[in-house]
Formats: sequence, structure tokens, C-alpha cells
Amino acid sequence: MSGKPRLTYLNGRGRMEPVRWLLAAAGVEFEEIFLETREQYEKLIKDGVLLFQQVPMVEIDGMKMVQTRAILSYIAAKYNLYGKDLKERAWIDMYVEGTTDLMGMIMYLPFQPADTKEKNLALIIERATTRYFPVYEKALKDHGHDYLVGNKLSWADIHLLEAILMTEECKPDILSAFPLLQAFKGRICNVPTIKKFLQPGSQRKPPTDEKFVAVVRKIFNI
Ligand SMILES: N[C@@H](CCC(=O)N[C@@H](CS)C(=O)NCC(=O)O)C(=O)O
Repeated sequence: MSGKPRLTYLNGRGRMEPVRWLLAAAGVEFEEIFLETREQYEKLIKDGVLLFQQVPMVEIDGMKMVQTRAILSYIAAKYNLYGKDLKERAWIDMYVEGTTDLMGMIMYLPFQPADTKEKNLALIIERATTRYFPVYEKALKDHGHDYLVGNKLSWADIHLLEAILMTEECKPDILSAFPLLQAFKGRICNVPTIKKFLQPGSQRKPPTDEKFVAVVRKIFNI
């Protein structure tokens, strides 16, 4: 093995995308193994590689880590993106859980039946603009710094930018009533490692399409 973290998942966003974002923002190169068939997934289970028979799985520092949240907090702590003390960590956790909830709604949208999609899209837009974004807008205002927590880039900023870009894919002008989030987006997109990740040809994955939905259904029998 090269020493680089190795990510095992499907060739799409899903639950692995925040891991790709965090590693890329930390400036860490990583390798990826893409599951394309049910057989590949079953072999990993048979070989005892997946603790709970689920992916994402990330090989890092001699561990085969599963559970997205555990993977992300390990990477955040390892690369100094997890605050300077317990209180900063608690704030980062709260902000990240908020963006995780919002991104979860968006992640499931392409898997929903056509007749409920429109209703759920409207709910995502409502939740983003009335529940989640006001919190981050106020946090930036009250805090008065360029970042959500402390005066330094953290996992919370990286996760929020990912969520902003995902919600803009649902509604391009979704930030129109949030001037501080617009400025935040501009700043964080310009962090050199993130800027690189946002360029075409990076390991960032495109929005989930019908083809990817079909692969997910085939591999996980859903
Ligand atoms: N709590 C786990 C959930 C992982 C999960 O549901 N993974 C899906 C793919 S995105 C999976 O492996 N599904 C197969 C199964 O649960 O049997 C995490 O956050 O990583």
C-alpha cells in the first residue's frame, strides 16, 4: 500500500463524499476503490472487511474504518480541523450535524418516487432557508471571524461549503437572503486545497443521477 488513505465505496457521492471533501481540504492524497457489482460488496462482507457489513470503508493508519461520522472525526482530529479544545469541538460537532441533516435530505432525493420528489425538494429548500442557513449566517455575524469556529478553518466550514454547493444544485439562488454565507462561500472556495478540489478532474463526484441510483440499488439490493 502507498501509505495514502484508501477509500472503498461506489463511484458516486453518497456517504463518502464528505470524506473526500475533508481529505482534499486537508491536502491529503487518497486512493479509491469503486464497488461496481454486488459480488464485490459480498466478497468484502465474506472476507470480514466491513465491521457492520456497510460502506463507506476507509483504510487509514492501519485501520479499516467504517461509520461515516467516526471516519470524519478521525480525519478532522488528525489533520487539525477539529478545534483547539473541547468546547470548539462541541460547536464543530453541532454545526456538522446540522449540515449532515440537510445534506442527508438532499442525498435521499434521487432515490424517492417521482410523485414525492417535488414535495421533498420544496421541503429541502424550506429547511435550508428557514432552519439551517439562518443559524450559520447568525454564527458568522455574531462570531465576526472568517470561519464558523475559532479563527481557523475547521471541519465545520468544509462541511458547510459542501452543503451550500449541494443546496445550490437544488436552487441556484438559495443564498440570496444570506450575504454573510455568500461571502463565506467565496472565501472557503478560495482555500487553495479546496479550490483545487473544485476544479474539473478532481476526485469530487458529480450530483447523483439515475445511472448511479441504479448501481446503488443493484449493489445493495434495494
Ligand atoms: N451508519 C453508517 C451507515 C452506512 C450505510 O448505510 N451504508 C450503505 C451504503 S451508503 C450500506 O452499506 N448499505 C448496505 C446495508 O446497510 O446493508 C454510516 O454512517 O456509515
